[in-house]
Amino acid sequence: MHYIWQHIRTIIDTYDGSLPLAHFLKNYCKGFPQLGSRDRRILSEMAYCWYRCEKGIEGYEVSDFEGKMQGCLRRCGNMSIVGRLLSSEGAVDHVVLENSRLFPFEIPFSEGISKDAWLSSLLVQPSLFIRIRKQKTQIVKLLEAQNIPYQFIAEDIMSLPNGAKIDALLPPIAYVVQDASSQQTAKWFQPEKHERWYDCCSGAGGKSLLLKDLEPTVQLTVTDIRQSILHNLQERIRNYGHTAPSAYVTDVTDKEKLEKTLKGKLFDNIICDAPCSGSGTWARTPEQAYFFDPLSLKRFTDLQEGIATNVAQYLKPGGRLLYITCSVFEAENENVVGRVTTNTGLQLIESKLINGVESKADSMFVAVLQKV
Ligand SMILES: C[S@@+](CC[C@H](N)C(=O)[O-])C[C@H]1O[C@@H](n2cnc3c(N)ncnc32)[C@H](O)[C@@H]1O
Repeated sequence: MHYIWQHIRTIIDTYDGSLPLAHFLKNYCKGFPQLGSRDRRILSEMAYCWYRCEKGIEGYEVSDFEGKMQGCLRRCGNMSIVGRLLSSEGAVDHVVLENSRLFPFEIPFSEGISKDAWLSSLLVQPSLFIRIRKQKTQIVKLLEAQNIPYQFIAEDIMSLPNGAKIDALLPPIAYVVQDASSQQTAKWFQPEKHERWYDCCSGAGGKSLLLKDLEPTVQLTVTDIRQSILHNLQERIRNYGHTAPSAYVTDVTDKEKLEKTLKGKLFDNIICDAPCSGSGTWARTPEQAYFFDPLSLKRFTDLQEGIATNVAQYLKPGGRLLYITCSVFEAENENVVGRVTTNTGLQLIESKLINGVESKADSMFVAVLQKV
């Protein structure tokens, strides 16, 4: 396995966090076609373990790369993937990991999640979650036939082992892959028939599809700054049997462009699932925690405040703005909500941090603001 150690060394030396780790690893492995699927799995496991644990591992010389990597693998590696590497390369029996060193910044957390619990969650790979749309009994049967363990964490939210091979197994129309906490934001949607809704940062449409599944008759408008993602959203929503929403590429921080797009149209509800640090999802993308620059927070909070303030003008009287982030930081959650209420006169009805730590899910924040 000497070549594996050479490759992982190069990967860690060259990766700088500017691309998602998954993309970087895919591109890297393309350059070495001799690496088989097992090699690629091992390299991926090693890289993810490194970015989860490395900063917290104690008692190694900076230059002892292999020792440190072994410590990371022992602390949070999947033994069925990396076990052989450990036994053949010498064992490290007692690995000391100081969680507080994983994220040494003094950034206040939102109410409803503790920094300690969040730090521990970074060491564990999250589960795969699906939202069951239909054919629940059939889905259960198919999983059981393949001995894939599952757990219901709510009536239609199922947790599966990460990497479970469900694509070719389950009928595509019957389920949606969506994180458990993201699914739980639906509690605050409560759509009425034929209402006008606006999803202002729609991305690939996770929330839009959730809304359409709750109430197919809502008239939905979506915007995003990225053209390609809106195209995916429309196709996705159609594939699930709904009418595609009106979709516009718009930078919603730009008031004039927003007005040109919406032309004074008013909405019953606006979903503002704002761009954010993603700190509530870093257990899936530990490289983001590893390379996090606290100065980047200001860029996000300015963006969040600008977006939520601008779109609030398009609410009907009595209409609600659902401000959502996948961040656990107070700066992006309660503090932005506070400034948006001041800027717009909207009233804060309630807010909640959906803590996903226990269920190995993401953590998200939801605030409901109303135009009185
Ligand atoms: C958190 S993601 C949305 C995820 C999506 N709601 C879902 O559930 O799948 C935030 C989205 O905001 C978009 N965005 C970022 N800046 C924007 C801007 N200035 N105007 C409009 N959209 C923006 C990003 O392209 C991204 O798709």
